[in-house]
Amino acid sequence: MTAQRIDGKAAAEALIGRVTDDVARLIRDHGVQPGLAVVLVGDDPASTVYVRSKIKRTAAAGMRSFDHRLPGDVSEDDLLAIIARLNADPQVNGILVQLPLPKHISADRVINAIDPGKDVDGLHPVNAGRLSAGTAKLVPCTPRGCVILAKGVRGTLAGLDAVVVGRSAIVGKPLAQLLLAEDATVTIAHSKTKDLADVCRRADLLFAAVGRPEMVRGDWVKPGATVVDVGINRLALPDGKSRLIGDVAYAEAEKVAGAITPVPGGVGPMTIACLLLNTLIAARARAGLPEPMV
Ligand SMILES: Nc1nc(=O)c2c([nH]1)NC[C@@H]1CN(c3ccc(C(=O)N[C@@H](CCC(=O)O)C(=O)O)cc3)C=[N+]21
Repeated sequence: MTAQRIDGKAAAEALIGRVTDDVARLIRDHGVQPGLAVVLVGDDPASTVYVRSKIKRTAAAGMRSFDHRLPGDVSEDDLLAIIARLNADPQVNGILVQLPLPKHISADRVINAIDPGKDVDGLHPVNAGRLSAGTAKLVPCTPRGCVILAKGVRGTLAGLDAVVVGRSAIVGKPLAQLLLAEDATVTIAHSKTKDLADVCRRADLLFAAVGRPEMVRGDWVKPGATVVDVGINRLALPDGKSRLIGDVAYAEAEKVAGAITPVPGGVGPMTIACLLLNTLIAARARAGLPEPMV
């Protein structure tokens, strides 16, 4: 038996469709057009591609898009000054600073400078704290996308054994919090975890977010498990082109899993859809309106 291939692209299109409808209602009934500012420092080719795609999607959903491209040697003070302007701009509801930042800039200081109400990445300590308190509005986009995909397959996650491999602030930790809020039994595993393969084999829901190509092998997967691959590793090919591969050895895992996300076409598209959702949530909150019913 071959696992169901989870279509993240289709799920993202569906979510973006619902967000787009709600944006149109917001403009029509309240005269509010959500706006997203994306800040890119430097000219890393992969980051440039993602940022371009985010800007295109934002506009297609009926939102305003503000594009700030800064040279790789911009000073931290200049970047902080731009954040301060975006914080004060009423047309800007969401601010995303593309990570990673160059070494001479403290990502911590930059994230701390973003108005928590505009922090559509959900990385500000206030939003991270709210997530752990169970009162979050803006939660990190990739984890939110992972949970939506898992619920799409399983319906409820209550009582399921979830294993998250990876403990980053942007994926692993917030993902564990979201799964806990769904009443899953959550384990966070990482590079120092003993008997990692055995831990993974206990998972009804296995999330791989380590950034190591094909680290999770087929025999780490419990038969019938739902596998969500967060890894996006760009592998250079001899012909100068590149190929994206995940953190899961897909060809092996699909023989064992019940359902599995591909790379590309899995979690990646959901990340962008959730960014638009967060921008909508921020704009509605700013206007004193309840959360969208998307
Ligand atoms: N502050 C911040 N927030 C982020 O959310 C953030 C970031 N920084 N830095 C970089 C990573 C990466 N990221 C992706 C989003 C979508 C795809 C995506 O749509 N990928 C497509 C393929 C795209 C391709 O072919 O290159 C897919 O998986 O199907 C990938 C990667 C967001 N990130």
